[in-house]
Amino acid sequence: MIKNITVIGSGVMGSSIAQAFAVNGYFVMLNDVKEEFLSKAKNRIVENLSVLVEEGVFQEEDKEKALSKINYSIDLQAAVSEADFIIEAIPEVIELKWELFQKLEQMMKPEAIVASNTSTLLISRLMEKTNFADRMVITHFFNPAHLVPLVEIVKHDQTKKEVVEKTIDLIKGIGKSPVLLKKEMNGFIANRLQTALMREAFYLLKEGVASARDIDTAVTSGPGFRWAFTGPIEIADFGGLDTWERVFDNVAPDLDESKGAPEIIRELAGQGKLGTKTGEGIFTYEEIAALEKLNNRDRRCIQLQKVKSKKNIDA
Ligand SMILES: NC(=O)c1ccc[n+]([C@@H]2O[C@H](COP(=O)([O-])OP(=O)(O)OC[C@H]3O[C@@H](n4cnc5c(N)ncnc54)[C@H](O)[C@@H]3O)[C@@H](O)[C@H]2O)c1
Repeated sequence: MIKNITVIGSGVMGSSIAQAFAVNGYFVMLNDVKEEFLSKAKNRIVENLSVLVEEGVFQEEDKEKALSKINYSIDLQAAVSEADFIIEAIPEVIELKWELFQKLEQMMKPEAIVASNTSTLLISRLMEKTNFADRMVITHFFNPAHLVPLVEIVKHDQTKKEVVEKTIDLIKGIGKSPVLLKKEMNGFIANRLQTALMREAFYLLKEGVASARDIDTAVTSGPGFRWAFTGPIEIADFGGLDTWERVFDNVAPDLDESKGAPEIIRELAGQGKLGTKTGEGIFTYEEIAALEKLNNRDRRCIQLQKVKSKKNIDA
């Protein structure tokens, strides 16, 4: 039975994943390499929970209860020794992940399940330097992980069936929507779809077809408005397959086919303009406005979640 969760890496994803488990009653150990990163994570979790209280999802006492479930440690051995399920959310650098897995192999309980939150690395590659592929999975949460329901699950050829089943049950148990990939695929499902759309969005921006704001509105007020309830495959059925046959034949030959990051992203990233975290990216953000924007994004996700669960539309 899975009771103790350890999350390694307390950044954007790790802190949010830790919170998602804690609000569902799990004991969580959050680990990072420096105390200051852990206190930053704690502040982020308090802020996230406060928004949930403001939105009426939780009472103040639920917030305190969730906070009391999370322990913080920079001692990896202490953080993983009792863990039933370990999720790593350290940076997307294969050498760092390999080094961590080699340490875990020596430190964790023999029956502990290990999950990676990698967004782009193949599980076969992750397991090249260690011998616990039989109890390894990828659980790819989406940002903000405490709010977005999707968790993509990828198994290794050697992952035991019961490990996959336990992982799916665990993820469902914290109110998430797991999707199991039938085979390894770079970018999994959701990031492939998202990247395909973003490639085209940045192409339209480069071509001067519309402003950045208008391109975003064309998504949030158009297809994105219904995507929370109807996926692209069913949308083809709804629109009529004869219509979509023509749309594909007419539009697909003109779509962007570039194989790397859009120039503007590379250029701005090279200048240290990374978006909300530095105050400037494609758009500019005042410090307060960036925090407020993040909280607003969370509030809207909470409201959408309320609509989705009330109507049981996905059932
Ligand atoms: N940010 C996203 O939107 C997103 C979404 C889905 C998946 N992911 C994936 O999740 C993982 C984490 O991404 P993030 O955005 O949270 O990164 P982040 O940079 O915000 O956080 C990473 C944290 O890991 C810590 N860390 C580094 N090495 C460590 C070690 N050896 N032991 C313990 N802690 C260590 C860092 O100090 C940092 O606090 C990556 O694999 C990323 O690809 C990110």
